[in-house]
Amino acid sequence: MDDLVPLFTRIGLSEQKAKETAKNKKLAPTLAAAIEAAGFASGEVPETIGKMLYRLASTITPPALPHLDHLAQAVGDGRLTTNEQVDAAIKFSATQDPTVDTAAFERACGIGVTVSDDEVNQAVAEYLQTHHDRLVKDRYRALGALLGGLKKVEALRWATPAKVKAAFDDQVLNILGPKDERDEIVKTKGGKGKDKAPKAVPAQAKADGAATPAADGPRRDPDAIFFEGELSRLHRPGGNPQIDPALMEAHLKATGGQVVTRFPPEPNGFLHIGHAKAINVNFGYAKAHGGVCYLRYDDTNPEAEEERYFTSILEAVKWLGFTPYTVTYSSDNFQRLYELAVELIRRDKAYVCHCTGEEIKAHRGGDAKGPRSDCVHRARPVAESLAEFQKMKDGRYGEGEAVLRMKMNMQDGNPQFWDLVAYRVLNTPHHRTGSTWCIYPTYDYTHCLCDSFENITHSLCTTEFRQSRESYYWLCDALGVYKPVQWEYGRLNVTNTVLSKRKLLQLVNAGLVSGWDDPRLYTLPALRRRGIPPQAINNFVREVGITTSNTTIEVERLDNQTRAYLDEHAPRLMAVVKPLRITLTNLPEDFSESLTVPFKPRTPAMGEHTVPFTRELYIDASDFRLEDSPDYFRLARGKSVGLLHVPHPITCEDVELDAAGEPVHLLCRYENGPDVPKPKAYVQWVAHNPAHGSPVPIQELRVYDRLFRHNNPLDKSEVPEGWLSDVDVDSLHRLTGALVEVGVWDAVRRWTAAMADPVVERAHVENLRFQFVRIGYFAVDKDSVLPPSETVASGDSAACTAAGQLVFNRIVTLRESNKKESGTTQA
Ligand SMILES: Nc1ncnc2c1ncn2[C@@H]1O[C@H](COP(=O)(O)OP(=O)(O)OP(=O)(O)O)[C@@H](O)[C@H]1O
Ligand SMILES: NC(=O)CC[C@H](N)C(=O)O
Repeated sequence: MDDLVPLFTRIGLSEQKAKETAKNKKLAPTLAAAIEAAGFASGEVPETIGKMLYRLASTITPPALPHLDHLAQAVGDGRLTTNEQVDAAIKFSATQDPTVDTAAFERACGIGVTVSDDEVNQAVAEYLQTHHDRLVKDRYRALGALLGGLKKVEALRWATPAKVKAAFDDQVLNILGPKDERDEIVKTKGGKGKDKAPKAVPAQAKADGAATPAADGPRRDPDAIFFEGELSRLHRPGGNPQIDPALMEAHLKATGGQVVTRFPPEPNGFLHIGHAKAINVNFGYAKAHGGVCYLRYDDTNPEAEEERYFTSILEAVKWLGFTPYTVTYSSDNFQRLYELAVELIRRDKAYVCHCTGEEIKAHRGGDAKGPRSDCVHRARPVAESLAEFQKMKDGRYGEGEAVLRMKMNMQDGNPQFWDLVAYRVLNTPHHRTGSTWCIYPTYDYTHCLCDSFENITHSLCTTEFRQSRESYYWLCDALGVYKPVQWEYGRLNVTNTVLSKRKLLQLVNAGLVSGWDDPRLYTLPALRRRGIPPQAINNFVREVGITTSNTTIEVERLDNQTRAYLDEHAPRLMAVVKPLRITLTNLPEDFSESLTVPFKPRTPAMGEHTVPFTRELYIDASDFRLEDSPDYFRLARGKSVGLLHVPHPITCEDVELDAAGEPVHLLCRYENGPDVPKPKAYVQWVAHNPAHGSPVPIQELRVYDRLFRHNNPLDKSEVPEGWLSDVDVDSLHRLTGALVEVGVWDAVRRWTAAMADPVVERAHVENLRFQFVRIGYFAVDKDSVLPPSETVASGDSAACTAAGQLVFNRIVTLRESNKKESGTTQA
């Protein structure tokens, strides 16, 4: 039968499958006969015909065999085109005499029946309506069974299966939205995927999808997270169903098929580390897909908005390294939103309601309050609502006397989907529109419409908006405008802090922190001021991953990302926190040697600087002990230690004490003779010789512990006295008297030279970050005074020291320390 293989490959079977089929004693002759009867003994066979002939030959039953030729002809001339039709034809023929009643045959197989797209959509909609409860309850897990059931729908019997499937998928997406964590497949012990609700992710648990930390293992593509998990299953532009296909056409024309997202903060406070996630999600998803992201100020609440928040938000977004496609304001759309509200009333989908807030709540029903109930205003005539809305706009109602409500739903149990308020009266001037309006649109009314105006493809927000999906989609459809898809991800929190604006304000007002940018806080301005590099924040957010679980991540993970970044990028300098003077007695008074030291070992690109080595110098007091012990390898009377970058060690010969018995001056010998053993330890130091570059005094070294003592200050079981009681009032240590090597000015010079406008860029001193060797990572605080640009550029270190005043923030310790230990151990 091998000679049949070429015939079988011609109908589209693979070589392998054709060989297997040729060996099948029953199937091979039937298929060969069918191909011949269909008129394809030679020549090309169209793909669908090939498939149907195979279906026919492989499923035909003995009673229908006498009709094989006739059936094959019906396939060959394109009358039988689907599996459903071939199956029906076989079934019908099995009951017939050799002579066939053609009309009856065609009726039985749906030949000549066409089902339009509208009919398909309609039938699928009716089917899903009947199974709505099951679909909503079991969500994507129900799809297999529902799709199976769809086959039995008579109206769809002769429809093209691909069209039915497409309509089904679209409508399901419309009802359920994209998959989320409720649809996750949880692996069971046996390793087999099983559908079940996901377990809550415990606080501090490593979130799913966490990337390899930057510090260990090969680095992953930081954008990989946008193509994994649920994000990988989000629709492509054009794939989100609309009530009218023309809306999608217009949308695609406007966007060119690009992904469009938006980051929509309310300008009522400073952004925090959680927003860094939102920024990464929105800007990052768009960028990874070659799309664009808007920064949209969601400014519909004039009471809470202030200019400084607008400015700070844009700065923070840019600081994190993202560029908004355009900066927009919800308020840009106030007129358009108003006109659409009038249209909504005209469509009898909104009404003016005069109930009090209490009454509205009572009508909402729920739990103990009983079922929802309509208020008297719901049924008022359209004309009356139009007139009343006009009165609202004209300022003829006071606050609370009238609201516009959307006729959404008074049956459902979804607390975010009922007759939501669209407009309220507010006699507050708006930051941008002044007193033009005395009615303002609500979030529920504004957000989806602004998304629609901006042609957003993916409206990405946090999970507390999950239940708002229905109202979001309802409003777009009710007004017949383009409808984006909303998808939610989990909020990000970190341990040992609070993020809510209200709580931060309490801390500021109580004087427990110096302001919104106090470096102990986790607002973006605070993190920036502290010197945390934006790259470390982005790496942290991406390492944690983007899932739908709300996560509280150990703040140590941010510290680790900060260290990993600074280890690579921060120039290294020597500094001493508590200077202890040393005289190298065997060197001449005016001894000075210039040592050339790289800013980072084995990294020539970071440059080098000059370190003067002189007879007088300082080490850190913590590197000397009056009482020696065999396991102590730094300096003590009679002991030697190495000075970093200096060729030979020093040995302590004598110690001068102050009145309190504390060492104030060490007399040491520079061991530059032959055969001196290598020291067991090296310490940092700074030279002290006015003629050759004095060390630079640090006005203040600010060392921070965690502001909150407990991981979860808001958790009453951890902090029964309440979160405010958890504040460590002793978490800021201001150290004075520290010294840094004069090379700090070389670093400042390199930094300012790299700035487009050094004077302006002084504002960004937090970018001046250093590793103080053996102490920690430090950034210049904005309270510093930098010398004038010309002085810095002149290279005159003494003049710089005279003109500047340096204040440093400790960004992070060098290593992860035991949490219980005081964070000051390394500085
Ligand atoms: N902790 C968080 N983690 C992730 N995303 C967040 C977090 N907080 C806010 N967002 C998201 O950032 C976007 C803009 O936030 P907006 O300032 O309007 O939120 P918010 O909920 O008022 O924030 P908060 O009250 O915490 O300051 C929204 O999409 C919001 O969902
Ligand atoms: N959908 C959203 O992203 C919500 C943004 C809105 N500004 C809020 O947090 O209230």
